[in-house]
Amino acid sequence: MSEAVTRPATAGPGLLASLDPLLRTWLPRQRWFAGKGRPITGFSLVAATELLPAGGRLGLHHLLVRVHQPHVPVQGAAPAPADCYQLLIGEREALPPRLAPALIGHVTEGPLAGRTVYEALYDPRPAEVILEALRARARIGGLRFERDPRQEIRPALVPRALTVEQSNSSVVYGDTFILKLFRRVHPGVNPDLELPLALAREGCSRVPAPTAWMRAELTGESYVLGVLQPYVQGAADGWELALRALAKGEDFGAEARALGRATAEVHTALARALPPVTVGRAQLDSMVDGMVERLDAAAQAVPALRPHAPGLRSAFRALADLAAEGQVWTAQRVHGDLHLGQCLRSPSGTWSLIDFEGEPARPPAERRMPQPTVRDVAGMLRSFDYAEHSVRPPVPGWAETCRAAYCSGYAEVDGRDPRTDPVLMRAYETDKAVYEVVYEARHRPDWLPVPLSAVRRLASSHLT
Ligand SMILES: Nc1ncnc2c1ncn2[C@@H]1O[C@H](COP(=O)(O)OP(=O)(O)O)[C@@H](O)[C@H]1O
Ligand SMILES: O=P(O)(O)O[C@H]1O[C@H](CO)[C@@H](O[C@H]2O[C@H](CO)[C@@H](O)[C@H](O)[C@H]2O)[C@H](O)[C@H]1O
Repeated sequence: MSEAVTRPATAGPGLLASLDPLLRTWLPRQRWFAGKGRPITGFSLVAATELLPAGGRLGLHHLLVRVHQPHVPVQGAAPAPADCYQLLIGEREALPPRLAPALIGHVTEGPLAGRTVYEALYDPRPAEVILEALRARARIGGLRFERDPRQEIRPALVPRALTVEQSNSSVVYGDTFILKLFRRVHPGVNPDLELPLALAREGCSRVPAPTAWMRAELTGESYVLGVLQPYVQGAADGWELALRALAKGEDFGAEARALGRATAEVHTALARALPPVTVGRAQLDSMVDGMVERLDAAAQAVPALRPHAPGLRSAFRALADLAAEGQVWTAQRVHGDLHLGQCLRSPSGTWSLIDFEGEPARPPAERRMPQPTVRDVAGMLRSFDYAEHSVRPPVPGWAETCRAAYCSGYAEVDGRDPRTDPVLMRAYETDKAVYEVVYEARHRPDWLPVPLSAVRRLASSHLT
């Protein structure tokens, strides 16, 4: 076992000031930047750590930066603190052509004047520096690189940055490991490390077990910055596979059933690791209030949602009515943002679930609250619907077959079919579709018609 490496941090005074004008243009263009559409009014430094010396052939700076923007007012809520982002900034005299897409800009003032700065994760050397630090369990300034001592990390694994659409940024090392660096970071427990660790302790093999992780230990606050986990080689995600099946006019029922089984296995293991709670009227009422508030905020933000709001509200009211009649439910820790893209199928046909961070737009504390497992089920049902509606011509009935097969698979493991609670299911599907409307309006406006078609259906579906 290697000795921990300790090196002091550089405070980086002036560093952020010199990057300021460049970050104002570059940040809003990044997919992971959550503050799109709002002007940036300033930056403040949370921490700066020099990972490779400044001014050398290649300098490397790890930064945690608060980005100040006007608040989106949320009724009744105190203004949230400015978002904190993790940046890995490389600096060179000039960028080689292969790194051109990673360019942030040319610095004209301050300690890095004359240098070219860029997104360092796309450069193999900085990516190696991070992996080496995890292997060595290094402590550099406030950064802590930690790992499961039972898992080995071989040296000299060749890094390549992932170029898929994602909310964070990932690097694959030698097709053996994948490191996800979180972009918008919050102090406290990160469920994307917490839950996979808990599942690994339960012996649940449906979720890759974290091999190593990176944290920042700052005055009184700890941030999870990244997680390294085994890479599922040759895997395809459920979204790709569903679209492929749709393109060929193929049924996806057998895969949907297997996914239902995998989801139930993960839920069962989570319930063993972190005890479920009973949800009575008071808690249910507050959950329903949350759904109604999210709907109201969404209708404010996306005018196309407004005509459907009364019908959608009725889905939430129906759930509150059941609670008022004395019905209780069970809640537990769940995935929180389950969809086809979070399911990986290995070449041998085994499904794994990834990305337990929860919905990126929700406050961190809310993401860790126990929820009825139907929450994840509803996410997957929405995903089958998304797939059907994203191909031309649509294949009527394709999603319905998948939805039924998924619930049957779930029931085979759990013993309870999620369809036996239609009021709960409709409320959670509605909540998810509302989230998706906001997500698409912000990130992919061309996709807005997909959740809006579900909204129309859910708003007018009357239970018998
Ligand atoms: N363990 C893994 N093995 C193989 N590929 C993975 C693994 N974990 C993630 N990926 C790939 O990385 C992508 C992004 O991962 P994800 O955890 O969803 O990141 P984000 O939170 O940024 O959306 C996934 O869609 C998948 O293609
Ligand atoms: O980035 P994440 O994977 O954490 O999740 C966010 O982005 C997803 C899109 O990439 C978004 O999912 C929505 O679109 C999917 C198709 O691209 C579809 O399968 C999902 O059902 C639908 O919700 C997800 O909501 C968002 O949180």
